[in-house]
Amino acid sequence: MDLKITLASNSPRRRQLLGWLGIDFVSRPADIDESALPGELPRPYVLRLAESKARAAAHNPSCDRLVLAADTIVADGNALLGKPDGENGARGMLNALRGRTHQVHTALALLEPPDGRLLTELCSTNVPMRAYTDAEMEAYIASGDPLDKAGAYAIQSVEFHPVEQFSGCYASVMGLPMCHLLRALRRWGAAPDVDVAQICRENLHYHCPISEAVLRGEAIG
Ligand SMILES: Cc1cn([C@H]2C[C@H](O)[C@@H](COP(=O)(O)OP(=O)(O)OP(=O)(O)O)O2)c(=O)[nH]c1=O
Repeated sequence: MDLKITLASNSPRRRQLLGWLGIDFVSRPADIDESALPGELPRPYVLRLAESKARAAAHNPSCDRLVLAADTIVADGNALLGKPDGENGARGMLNALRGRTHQVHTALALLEPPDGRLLTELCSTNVPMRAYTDAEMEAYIASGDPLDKAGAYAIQSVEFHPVEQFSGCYASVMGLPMCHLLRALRRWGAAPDVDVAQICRENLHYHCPISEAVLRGEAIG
């Protein structure tokens, strides 16, 4: 199958990660209401949003490719931490997450337009945050980087480097779990033949235990 994807996303990180997989794609951001339903838990929330983004993009009459959408949320217990609503919001989130482990959930949805076959994937990752100082936190907030990131931080921020002793899926925290995407594409019969462990090492400078386990033929969660 000749794989061509419409990426229903405005996220530069998702475009970058999909590009590393060598997949032919066009970007068509989907504008949806991202409010949580009353009492909605993190995993159902991201799955619902990824599917909604995919459906919104697939209903565009010009969409004739397989649609990929994703959603990422930072979860502190059952509390959902999306993008902060300004500097004070970012300060509150970074204070709450400092020196503790929380979870990041990323859901993927693959949809045949406009309402065909749907596949979803969910990747949940523990993220241990280092005990950054107030001064480091304020400098990071002043950089503006937190504002378009769930939980007000970027694991990939070299200067702030908020995460330490991490052993989960780095790409998932950045917005697109590559092993999970490949698993879904394999079920679709359309996965490119790529070495995700090598992609993580070369581009993220991360020796990913998950992608290395996949290479050994072990299942992912
Ligand atoms: C936790 C974390 C999130 N993020 C980003 C990934 C996502 O872009 C963003 C979470 O917001 P999302 O709503 O998942 O995505 P988005 O609005 O950026 O893009 P779109 O809906 O158009 O696909 O936070 C990082 O880049 N690094 C991190 O460490």
